[in-house]
Amino acid sequence: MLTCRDLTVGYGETPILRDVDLTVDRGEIVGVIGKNGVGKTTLMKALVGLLDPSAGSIEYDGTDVTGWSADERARAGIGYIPQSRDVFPDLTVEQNLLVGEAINETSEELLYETVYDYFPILEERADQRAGSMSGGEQQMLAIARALVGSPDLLLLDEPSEGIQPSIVQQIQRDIPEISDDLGITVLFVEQNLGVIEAMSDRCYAIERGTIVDELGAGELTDDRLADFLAV
Ligand SMILES: Nc1ncnc2c1ncn2[C@@H]1O[C@H](COP(=O)(O)OP(=O)(O)OP(=O)(O)O)[C@@H](O)[C@H]1O
Repeated sequence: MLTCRDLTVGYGETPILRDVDLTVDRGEIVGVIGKNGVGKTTLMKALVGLLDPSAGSIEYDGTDVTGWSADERARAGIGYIPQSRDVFPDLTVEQNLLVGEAINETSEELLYETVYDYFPILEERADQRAGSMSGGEQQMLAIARALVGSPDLLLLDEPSEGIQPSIVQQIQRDIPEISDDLGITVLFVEQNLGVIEAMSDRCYAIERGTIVDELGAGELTDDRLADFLAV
């Protein structure tokens, strides 16, 4: 469903990611592990169209989307939940969801009832200003806002960062269930070993801007994963 070949991308003249090759098959949940500053967010931004690669290609659902804008990719079914979550703080929960739904041109399947089933707290707080919710609640809203856009591929940047453990547990349970129920493919970057073990079918490891390893389901253990976070 997603294939990156020889992707090189950075800021200005400085490449941050070099020659990244990565694939995600339809229906998979694939993790990317790497310590602070290795280029995880840079990878996400390149995939969603917020950064132009200086070399390499990105293929999505059989089409080369390397030159496509972020808006075109979103409309083609790539949903993105940035590390900063970026909910609109002055809008209510429901208004945030309406903004997410505006991207959904193709389907009526995923409306509020579906996301409220997964995240009942959002229904309870439908009229609350998003900016007054906790980090974890905002993360649930950011996920829900992406889901009402009816994505085929969901890109998640460090979903557990800065979130209370109970909500991390909920998110790591919900994402695989949502992926299964709604047929959504997921690529996420993380540093939290428990989240990677709980959510991933397999996992790539990045060091200094390059993919250095790929771990299959049976290899997703603390011992193996912790090597890639070692200082
Ligand atoms: N806008 C920018 N301009 C220049 N350099 C940047 C910019 N954003 C990030 N960088 C640099 O690119 C490198 C990779 O950053 P990136 O945010 O992709 O890492 P990361 O793996 O997501 O880190 P973290 O886990 O801390 O979020 C870092 O050295 C960072 O300083």
